[in-house]
Amino acid sequence: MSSNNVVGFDEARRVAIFGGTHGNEMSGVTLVNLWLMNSGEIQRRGVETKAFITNPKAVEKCSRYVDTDLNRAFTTENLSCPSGKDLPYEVQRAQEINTMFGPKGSPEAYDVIFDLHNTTSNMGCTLILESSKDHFNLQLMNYVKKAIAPASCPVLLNEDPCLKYATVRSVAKHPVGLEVGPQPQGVLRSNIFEAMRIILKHALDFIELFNEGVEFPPCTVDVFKVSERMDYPRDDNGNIVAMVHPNLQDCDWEPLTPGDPMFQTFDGKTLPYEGVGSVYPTFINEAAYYEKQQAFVTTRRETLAANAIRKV
Ligand SMILES: CC(=O)N[C@@H](CC(=O)O)C(=O)O
Ligand SMILES: [Zn+2]
Repeated sequence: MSSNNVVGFDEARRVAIFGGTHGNEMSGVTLVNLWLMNSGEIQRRGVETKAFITNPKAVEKCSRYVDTDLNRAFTTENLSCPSGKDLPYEVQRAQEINTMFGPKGSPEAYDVIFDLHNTTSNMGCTLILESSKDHFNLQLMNYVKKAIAPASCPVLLNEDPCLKYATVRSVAKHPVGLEVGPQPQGVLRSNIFEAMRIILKHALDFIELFNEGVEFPPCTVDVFKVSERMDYPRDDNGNIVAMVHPNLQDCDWEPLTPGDPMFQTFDGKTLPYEGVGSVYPTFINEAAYYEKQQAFVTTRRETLAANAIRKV
């Protein structure tokens, strides 16, 4: 009856799991290295899953990147410019990855790419969605959320063209970011490692079921949509003059209402949030974002509707 509204997708036969996009985010680096040695855990009937270290030089140095952030490098300019040894390492790497797993935006591209990240902020397990119109990914994320309940797994929607960036995973037809924290850079924490592993297990189970022909009924997915990047307060020389306020630190996904403490200056003054309406901050005090002039991002809650899906 409702089958008129079922959206058909091709089988997701080619799937990749990326780790080491940032070389100091150890859960993804370690899981992918494990799966490169023994891929039994990530294989499913009717799916070919490839584990892959995207930035081996950064992993070697245990740094976020060597020349430039690989997870910002997948722009059309970078991917189409003439290749050469004089290009920044990550731009060369982006071109190689685009050839292996893309080309980005083409029918030959991989079906699904999971890209594994860690954050120093207290975000828990977060799935990152790049398009509210990707009904395959909405269904996948709904499945994962249900599968891990009562544990929670918020979905961060990053689709505003002014705020989004050219990610490694954007090479795939269905890009899925997985961000798990808190975990310091260069450190492995068992709870974070296991949480990431379990999310991937369920996501791969979903793909297996989908490829077997299971129809997933319409559903809704609550998401947190990125709305604004918040910088630290700075002096005229650009130096930071305040820290994340203790009341905000570690309170990712909790409402921040006008008047609530946001920053604390070095001489102890509280600077309140002065925006309009409640927002849900996340990536609070992420170490890698100091260089990006970002103390946290604000998000707003939305409920997205996903159509029924089935393989064609
Ligand atoms: C802490 C960190 O690296 N976060 C990721 C988020 C993402 O994958 O979209 C990044 O900024 O690239
Ligand atoms: Zn990262």
